[in-house]
Formats: sequence, structure tokens, C-alpha cells
Amino acid sequence: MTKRYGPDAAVEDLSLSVESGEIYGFLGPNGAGKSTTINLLMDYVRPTEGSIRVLGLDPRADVVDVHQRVGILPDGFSVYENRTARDHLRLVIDTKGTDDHPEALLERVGLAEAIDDDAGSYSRGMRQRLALAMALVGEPDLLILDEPFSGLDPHGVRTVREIAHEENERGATIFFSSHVLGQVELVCDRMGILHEGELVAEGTLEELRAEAPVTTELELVVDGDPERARRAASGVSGVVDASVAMAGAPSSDESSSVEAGPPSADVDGEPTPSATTATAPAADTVVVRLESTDRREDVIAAVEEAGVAIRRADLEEPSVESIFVAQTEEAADGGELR
Ligand SMILES: Nc1ncnc2c1ncn2[C@@H]1O[C@H](COP(=O)(O)OP(=O)(O)OP(=O)(O)O)[C@@H](O)[C@H]1O
Repeated sequence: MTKRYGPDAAVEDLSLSVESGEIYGFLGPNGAGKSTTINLLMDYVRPTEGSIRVLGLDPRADVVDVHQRVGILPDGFSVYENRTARDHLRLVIDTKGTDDHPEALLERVGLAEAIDDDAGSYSRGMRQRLALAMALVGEPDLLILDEPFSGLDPHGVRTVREIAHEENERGATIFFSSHVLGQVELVCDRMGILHEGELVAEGTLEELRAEAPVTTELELVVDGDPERARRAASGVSGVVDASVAMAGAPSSDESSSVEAGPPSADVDGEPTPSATTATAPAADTVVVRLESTDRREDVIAAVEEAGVAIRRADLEEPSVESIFVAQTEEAADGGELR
């Protein structure tokens, strides 16, 4: 689907499927089109082109059914200042015609003790908890959560995560957008990254890691000649660079680079006093940067074949955050591997 506001597309030719029973994370920088997509799903706005199905229904023709079966926590939810949490829930319960109890719902989101206080007196986090309770009314088949972590303290963040899992266990499909990428990693089965209205990456975390234009760092602690290990590793396809960690060096950034010649040289190939004093034999760690996680086994095999035993191999996998940054920056400037 495409949604234009005047000449500008908020969402451009977006094709996206979320499977029943999935927890799907919808990620993207500010203004990427996440809320517009959610508004389209709920028929709050209509597509300029294309079509949408929600639970097999057309949100435009079947809007009542869609709203009945979907629970939504909208971005920028605002409360009725002079109404209590109980009133807010009653409103949704009556509209949906369900037999939920406001107390039980508020208990789930940790707001039971404030049930009869005016929502106008609530903090931002309390308002967000109330919005989540409202989304849970009627055991929806699909739960759409737009930035559910916003304004929440760590307990609240955990509550959202637990509720997402509980609802999913019950059979609900969960579709949520978030900037809190560490949480996305903990909750989602699959995720899509939106950039300027277009989907630039999609998959499970493993798939995104394998495809992302971002490097993974493999640290090998070796029994044997680290320089020999470095040379073997650097010959493996998919290795961006390999370096021998200098004694006392905190990270690979300070170590000698693969193109730089022997470990006693700096990046220009010139020996430096500190490098000279810090050269192996103390160093027994080789840091290898990989294009993707799946190159790991080849590197280990190459080093072992070169006759260097590996005591430990630690892989530092890219976080959702680094994947997100790399994918959205690449989309912005046709970027390079970083
Ligand atoms: N009603 C509107 N009229 C004009 N432009 C709009 C309208 N709604 C959204 N846009 C534009 O569409 C683009 C996508 O906005 P949207 O709110 O969907 O992004 P988002 O990914 O949800 O961002 P955020 O993370 O900041 O909430 C933005 O450029 C925004 O300015």
C-alpha cells in the first residue's frame, strides 16, 4: 500500500505480512511511517493505493469487526482528564460488549490501586499502563501496540513484555512498533525495519544479523602464534579485517590491522615505541571482524588448519540497535559496510 499526504508519501509501496500467532516488531526512525501504517490498519486513514487485510477483513468495509477483534494502544494516547481508570475501561468494555472486569485488567498492568483516581492526575507511565489495559479488553485476536514502552519505568517495560508474551500464549498476534530496541530483541519473533515509508529489512533476528551491513566481532584466544592465526583468518572470505590484540590493548581499534604488516607496526607500517614495547608474545588474542555471523566456523577452521589451537572463541553479535542504524543509514545513503 501507499499513503500520500499531498505529493509526499508517508508509506510507499509497502508490502508486509504478519502471520497469525506471531510477535512482530515494526521498527523505524522518527517519521518512517509506522504510525501511518497502524492508522491504515485501523481505517483511521485510508490508503492512496493498494489494499489491506486485517484478520482476513477489509478495514474499510468491515471496520466494526476489525475494531471489535483488535486491541490497540495508540501512539500519543490521551486520557479523559476528569474520568477514572475504571471509567476508561468501562467505556471500552461497553463499546465492545465484553464481560471484562476493570479491576482485573488494571491489576494486570499494575494500576489497580489508582482505579478510582482521575486519569488527569496520572503520570505519563500510568497513562501508558491504562492505555495497555484498554487494549486488552475482550481478549483481542490482534494486539497493536504503538510505542508501548514509552514513558514506562523498568518495571513497566517488563510488564509490557510479560503481557505481550501472555497474550501471545493465549493465541493473540502481536504487532508493535518501538524505538526501545533492546526490548524488541527480547519480545519479537520477527521484525521489519521501515525507512522513509519503505521496508528496508525484514526477518528473524538471526536473519537480520546474517544480512545486515554491519560487522560481527569474533575474538579468538589462541594457544600458539597469534600472527599465524591472524594471517589464516584474514584469508577467509567474509573477513573484513583481523588483528592481533596488543598486550594491554582494550579493543581491536587499538590493535594492529591486517593490512598493516607485523603486529609491531602502526597503521602506516611504521614501528612505534608503544607498539614495539607491546608486541607479542604477551598477546594471544586475535580479533576478527566478520561480514556476518555465519563466517565464524570458516574462520575457526582456517586458524586450526594453520596449526594454531583455539582456547576460546567469543562472538559479539550485532545488537538490534546496530542493525537498525546500519540498515536505515544504508537506505539513506546507499551506505557501505561498517
Ligand atoms: N496527517 C498527516 N498529514 C501530513 N503528513 C503526515 C500526516 N501524518 C503523517 N505524516 C507524515 O508522514 C510521515 C510518517 O509519519 P508517521 O507518524 O507515520 O511516522 P512514525 O514512523 O510513526 O514516526 P514516529 O516514530 O516519530 O512516531 C512523516 O513524514 C509525517 O510528517
